[in-house]
Amino acid sequence: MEITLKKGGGVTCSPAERHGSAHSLSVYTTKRLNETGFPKEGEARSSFSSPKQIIFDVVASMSVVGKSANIFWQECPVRKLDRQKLLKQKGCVIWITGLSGSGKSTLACTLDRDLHSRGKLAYVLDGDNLRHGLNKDLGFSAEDRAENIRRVGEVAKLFADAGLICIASLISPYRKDRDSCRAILPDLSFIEVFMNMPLDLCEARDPKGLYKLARAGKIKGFTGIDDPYEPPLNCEIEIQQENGVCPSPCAMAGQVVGYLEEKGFLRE
Ligand SMILES: Nc1ncnc2c1ncn2[C@@H]1O[C@H](COP(=O)(O)OS(=O)(=O)O)[C@@H](OP(=O)(O)O)[C@H]1O
Ligand SMILES: Nc1ncnc2c1ncn2[C@@H]1O[C@H](COP(=O)(O)OP(=O)(O)O)[C@@H](O)[C@H]1O
Repeated sequence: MEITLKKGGGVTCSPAERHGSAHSLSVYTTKRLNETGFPKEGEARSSFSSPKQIIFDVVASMSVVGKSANIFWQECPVRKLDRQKLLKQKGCVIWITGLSGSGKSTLACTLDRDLHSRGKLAYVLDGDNLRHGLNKDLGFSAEDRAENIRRVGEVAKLFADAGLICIASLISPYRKDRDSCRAILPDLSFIEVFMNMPLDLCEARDPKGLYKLARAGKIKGFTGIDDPYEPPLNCEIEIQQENGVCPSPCAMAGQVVGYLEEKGFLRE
């Protein structure tokens, strides 16, 4: 383990160390550190021995994350496994991506109802809805969409950790942003569902009249018209037309439920 005390009191250590056993030491307080003395600025150690070890362990449990210095990871006694046992299911994120009008919300709601009727706890995070609150400070530039996806990914991660089947339904047009969400979730618990519907079908549906406005130049940067959509390269589930016909909402939800059953997410 190597830790370095930074100017201003922050401490650097690797993410593995931050999320490792050092966390359990966060019960030690800064007061205790003050009593015993901080290591000197710039001081780095590769191994520690008593009596200073405990001090360095405490310091190692402090992190600099983004703009926050001197923060700790607080472990709680009830774990994800305990919650999953209670709920008789496994927490995961079903990430539905696709063009506006491709059927994301329809699938999310149908799937939610289907799981509910099976006694499974799910919750829908809808892009449009989240932009009414959590993400109301964001627009549709590439940077704002990236921040939108990042925040929803973090919320979805919390829901999955709570043991829920979290259904996130967002255009999420950039592969890199979706992959970043995948990267923060435990292996296999990020299930990417691609609504692979042709643009002309989505545009013909146009339930909100947005494509019409985009074509008329009244909405700038509309996905699929004058803004990019990057389809997934390796998604877990792809929903597409068969012989030019879109599967029914129940059939789309059935495809996802089949996957969840097969992979064991619907049992503890
Ligand atoms: N410029 C532009 N491009 C795409 N979509 C737009 C735009 N402006 C507004 N809307 C409406 O916002 C909904 C998409 O929000 P998301 O949060 O899912 O978008 S993103 O993931 O950040 O790209 C989207 O909802 P859906 O139609 O359900 O996809 C639209 O209702
Ligand atoms: N499988 C389907 N079969 C027929 N119509 C559908 C299907 N899925 C969605 N639709 C219709 O297409 C339109 C767009 O669906 P929606 O779920 O709102 O898309 P998105 O959330 O991707 O914008 C809606 O009018 C919806 O009723």
